[in-house]
Amino acid sequence: MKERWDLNRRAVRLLCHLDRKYFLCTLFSSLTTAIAPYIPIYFSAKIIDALTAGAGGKTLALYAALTVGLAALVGLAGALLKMHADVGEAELDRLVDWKHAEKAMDLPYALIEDRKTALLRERIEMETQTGYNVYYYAVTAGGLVRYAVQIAAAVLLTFSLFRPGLLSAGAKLALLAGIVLTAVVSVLTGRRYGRLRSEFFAGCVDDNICGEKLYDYTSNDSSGKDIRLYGMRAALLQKERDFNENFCRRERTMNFGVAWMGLLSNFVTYALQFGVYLLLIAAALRGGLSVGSIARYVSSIMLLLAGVSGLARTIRISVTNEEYMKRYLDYFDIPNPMYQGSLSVEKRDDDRYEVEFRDVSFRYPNTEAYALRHVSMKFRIGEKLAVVGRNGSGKTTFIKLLCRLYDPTEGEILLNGVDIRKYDYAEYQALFSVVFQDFRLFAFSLGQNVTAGADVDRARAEVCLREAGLGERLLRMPDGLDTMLYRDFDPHGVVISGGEAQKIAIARALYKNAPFLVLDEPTAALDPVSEYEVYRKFNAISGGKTALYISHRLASCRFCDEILVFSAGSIVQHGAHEALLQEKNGEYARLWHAQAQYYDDSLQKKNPVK
Ligand SMILES: Nc1ncnc2c1ncn2[C@@H]1O[C@H](COP(=O)(O)OP(=O)(O)OP(=O)(O)O)[C@@H](O)[C@H]1O
Repeated sequence: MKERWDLNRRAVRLLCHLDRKYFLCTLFSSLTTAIAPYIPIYFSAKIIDALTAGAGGKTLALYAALTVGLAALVGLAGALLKMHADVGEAELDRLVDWKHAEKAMDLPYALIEDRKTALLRERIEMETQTGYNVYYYAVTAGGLVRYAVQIAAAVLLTFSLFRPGLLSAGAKLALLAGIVLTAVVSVLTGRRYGRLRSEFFAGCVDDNICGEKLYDYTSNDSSGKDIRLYGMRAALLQKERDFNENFCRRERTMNFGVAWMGLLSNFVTYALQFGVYLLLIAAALRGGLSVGSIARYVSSIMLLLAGVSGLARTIRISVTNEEYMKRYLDYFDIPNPMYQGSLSVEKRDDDRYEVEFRDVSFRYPNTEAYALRHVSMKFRIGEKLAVVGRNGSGKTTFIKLLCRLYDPTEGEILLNGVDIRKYDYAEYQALFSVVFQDFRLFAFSLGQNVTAGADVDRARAEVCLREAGLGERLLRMPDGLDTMLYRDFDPHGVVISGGEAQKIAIARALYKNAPFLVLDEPTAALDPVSEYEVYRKFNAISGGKTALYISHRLASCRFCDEILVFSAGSIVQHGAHEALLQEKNGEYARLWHAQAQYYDDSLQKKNPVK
């Protein structure tokens, strides 16, 4: 109970923190909705009774004016409040989306690909789209006020019916039983409804993620090429059909259940209405009721029943929303252990940092196989290091651990003799400029892509672009650094080639000007001249920085001081190019000769490629 109290208190506090005005507008708008129907009920009865009593035109006109005037006043206030509440709700929606985006970027990187986290996030998003949200607390509060007022007003208008002599004791009991029955049916149908929805979301969330991925495949331009050229249309449509079938089957089950619930509560409502009519007709036949009061009692009893049902339903839905809110807060409470360190990274003018991997092993989350095994090495500071090895040997994983996208499963990584987990995360990551193989540019301006932010130091951005080999292309950009890349946000954006994108990514790394420069296959998409230029300028580009360079083009490793050779997750050799070549049976010599023969005609003739 305490847990539920704490949860709800926190959610309401969160809502008030997000938008207090919305909360109040929703509350008072519900109040006007509750009051509005009683104005005509009350005054219509007065008018009918005045008419039957032969009252004068003045009295009747006064009643009519009061009916219309009060209804208009309450209606106008309600409309204004509702308008503010609707605007507030739309703004809250945006704010919640914004919070989701912020949270997604604050999650530990390892959790981005974690299935459990993805399912939790997807479920929250699905439920949010169907109406559950933090602002449901305001709707609930509004609902409680509305139905409480509705019930109170209906009780006031109905109370006189319980005067002695109007209804028999049995009739009074039957009326009370009807009210209790309405509440019970509403609670039961509401609970069933909540369970049906919960089962639906739990069963569909997985398919929904797959469906979204599939939609992305079918509509994005890079997969579009493969789909067309490899005739993958049928296979993708089949998958889409499978996901849709499951989704529709579950939706059908839920909707059938909901329809049955609706039918049951309608049946009970109509049966009760019929009972109310019978009771009142009996009372009227006994002669104790005026014509006006019959109309008033019928309407107010109906509103009383609707109020009881609405109150029970609101309480029930608020319980389902509470379950949603628990998931929501659980997601937003996921801690980021990466942020635990608080040590400041020593600022060194000479950029002389020392990194050591000490018996590091690593498994990706939720996998059995080790991607790295007992890796121990020290950087020779300020030097150029090449990392080579066959596909899947652990090179990129090594870099990801180095810049702390993941923490080692075993062993430790030290910066200047201190475990990197002890450092402030942002400060530690500021030490690295990395261009990953699967780097990503964004549909922002060229300048923003280079500076990775809103503030663009234009002169420095241009220097970095020229150093990365994009100088000539920059001159042809229609708006220079302000040219928008891609067409996602701007129909006039410039679509750049893969090699040009890689150069911009290199320029971004140079602009960051961090002490460690890490390039993972930096020239894979470059033409031979650009590739040559990157190698030629590599020393100048990296300056006094510690540079790590992953490449499958072994000729490019020659200019590095030290080469690390990875095989099956371990460093099997390290040393300078010439020394490594001397180890005839070593992995490096094997990789080198396998590649060299494609460039050497004499080797090709001796050992033709089959
Ligand atoms: N996100 C991940 N989740 C699970 N396993 C992964 C993940 N990324 C890589 N692996 C696995 O870790 C191993 C090492 O991958 P890594 O990307 O480090 O290799 P690599 O040497 O950089 O390969 P390549 O030369 O092809 O780029 C591979 O077996 C790969 O399947």
